[in-house]
Amino acid sequence: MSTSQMTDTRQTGDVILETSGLELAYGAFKAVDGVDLRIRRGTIHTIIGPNGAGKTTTFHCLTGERRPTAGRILFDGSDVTRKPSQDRVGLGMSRSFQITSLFQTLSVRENLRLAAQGRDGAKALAFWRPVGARPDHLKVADEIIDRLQLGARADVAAGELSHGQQRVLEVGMAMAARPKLLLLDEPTSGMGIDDIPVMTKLIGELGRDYTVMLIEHNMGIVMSISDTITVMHQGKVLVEGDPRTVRNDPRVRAAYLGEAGAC
Ligand SMILES: Nc1ncnc2c1ncn2[C@@H]1O[C@H](COP(=O)(O)OP(=O)(O)OP(=O)(O)O)[C@@H](O)[C@H]1O
Repeated sequence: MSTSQMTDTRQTGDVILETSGLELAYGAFKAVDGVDLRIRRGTIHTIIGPNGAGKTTTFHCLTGERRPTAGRILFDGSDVTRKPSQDRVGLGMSRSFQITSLFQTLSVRENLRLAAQGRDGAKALAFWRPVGARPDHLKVADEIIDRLQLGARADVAAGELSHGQQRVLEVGMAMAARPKLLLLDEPTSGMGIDDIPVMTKLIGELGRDYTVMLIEHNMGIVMSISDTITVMHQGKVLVEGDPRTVRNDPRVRAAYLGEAGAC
């Protein structure tokens, strides 16, 4: 994609995140090899692909955990290619926390309140402010508890939740930052079959208020909630389109069959 096209996107404002020629090479091997992505505002955009396709590496380039070896990332009009993760968070990008980053001994409500407070950064810690919970942070926490359907468990320590509920809480922690773009890395991985519908419904509903980009392996979920699906294969974009287009594309089937054949 040319630079002038990227500039046009910035002017229309329809696209919140755009990559051009994104590459991450480990020596001669390109885990991500010239990826052009365009995430439109107000959509759920899912990246799928067989094992080793480069999904996680792409995700880490977007969040700032990995530095691309070539290409550019524009987020909401800013070039963030070389910006550290915390700067991207400050601009409105939020990724789901991992269970390991939940405060296990604090209640669900306290976890969410701290995540809401964290968004205000140093301001929330200003020394002239009285110590204690700010009502606006508590309000955000309670709104999210409703969305997560964790009302009955609001005062329970995060560490006592089921695995599935902890994964739901991770998504809530990312929501508490009130981001412009929510990035979710395999939100249903490791979840029991009973918890998956709750997560599916949650992500589907998030699409009404947020722009969501996720990596997901569960095809039932991918096909039911995504507006756009990018299929990666061997570090490149293989196919992109709506669920029906992707489902019917023989190249996608061939890529997954190749994976099965290799097992
Ligand atoms: N630090 C690294 N050094 C060298 N190669 C790496 C490194 N990290 C990842 N790779 C390779 O890059 C390729 C892409 O990996 P990546 O984890 O992004 O794939 P993926 O699509 O997320 O796969 P999966 O679905 O299995 O998680 C793989 O071949 C992987 O072995």
